[in-house]
Amino acid sequence: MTYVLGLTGGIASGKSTVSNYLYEQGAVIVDADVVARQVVEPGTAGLKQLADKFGTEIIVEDGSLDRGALGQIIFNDQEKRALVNDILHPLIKEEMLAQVRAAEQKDVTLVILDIPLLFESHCERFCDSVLVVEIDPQVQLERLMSRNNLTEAEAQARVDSQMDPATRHRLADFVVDNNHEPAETFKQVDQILEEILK
Ligand SMILES: CC(C)(COP(=O)(O)OP(=O)(O)OC[C@H]1O[C@@H](n2cnc3c(N)ncnc32)[C@H](O)[C@@H]1O)[C@@H](O)C(=O)NCCC(=O)NCCS
Ligand SMILES: Nc1ncnc2c1ncn2[C@@H]1O[C@H](COP(=O)(O)OP(=O)(O)OP(=O)(O)O)[C@@H](O)[C@H]1O
Repeated sequence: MTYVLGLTGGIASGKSTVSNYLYEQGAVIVDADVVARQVVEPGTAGLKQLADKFGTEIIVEDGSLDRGALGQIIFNDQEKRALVNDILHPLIKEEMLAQVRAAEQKDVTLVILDIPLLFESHCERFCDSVLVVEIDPQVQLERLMSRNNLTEAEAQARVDSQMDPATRHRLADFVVDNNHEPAETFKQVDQILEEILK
C-alpha cells in the first residue's frame, strides 16, 4: 500500500526543506512547482493558453515563459491570478496524479504531494493526510525577502496571494513548526513518519 502525504504551507515556509528531507528518507516526491514548470514549457498547450489570454508580453524572445512577468500578474492581481489558476491547475493536477499512480503501481511506500496551494485547489482529497509547515509571519517575510531578493512589500504581496495561515492550520492533520534550526524541524517530521507508517 502506498501512503500519500500532502505537504503544504505558506510561501517560503519550508516545504522544499521538508520534502528534501523526506526524499532522503526514501519518499517519492511529486512537486507542484516542478510540474508547474513542465506544463508551460515551449510548445505546450498550457503556454499557448496563457499567451492567448495575456498576450506576448509574458513570453520571452526564445519562446519560453517570462516568469517575472507572470509573477507580476499572479502576485498583484486577484482576478488575473484566478484566470491563470483556472488554466494551469487542471494541467498541473493531471500530471501530478499520473505521477502518484505510477508510484502506486511500483508499490512505493510513501509519496509526498508537495503543493503550495493544496487546500485552495482541493487536493486534500488525493491525500491520506496533510502536513502543514508553519512559520511566524515575520520569519516568513525575512526568509522570502532574502531568498528571492524582494522588498518587504513584494514579499507581503506574495504572502497575501495565498490562504491565511489560520485556515491552513485548521485543515491540517499534522503541523510542523519550522521557525527554528532545520534539525528541530526534521525531528518533528520523524515523529509524523513513525505515526503514519506504523
Ligand atoms: C508565478 C510564477 C511564474 C513564479 O515563478 P517563480 O520561478 O518566481 O517561483 P516558483 O514557481 O518557484 O513559485 C514560488 C512560490 O510562489 C507561490 N505561488 C506560485 N503560484 C502561485 C499562485 N498561482 N498563487 C499563489 N501563490 C503562488 C508558491 O508558494 C510557490 O511555491 C510561477 O510560480 C507560476 O507559474 N505559478 C502558476 C502555477 C501555480 O499556481 N503554481 C503553484 C503550484 S499549484
Ligand atoms: N529551519 C530553517 N532555518 C533557516 N532557514 C530555513 C529553514 N527552513 C527553510 N529555510 C530557508 O527559507 C527559505 C524558504 O524555504 P523553502 O524553499 O524550503 O520554502 P518553500 O515553502 O518550499 O518555498 P516556496 O513556497 O517558495 O516553494 C529557503 O531559503 C530556505 O533555505
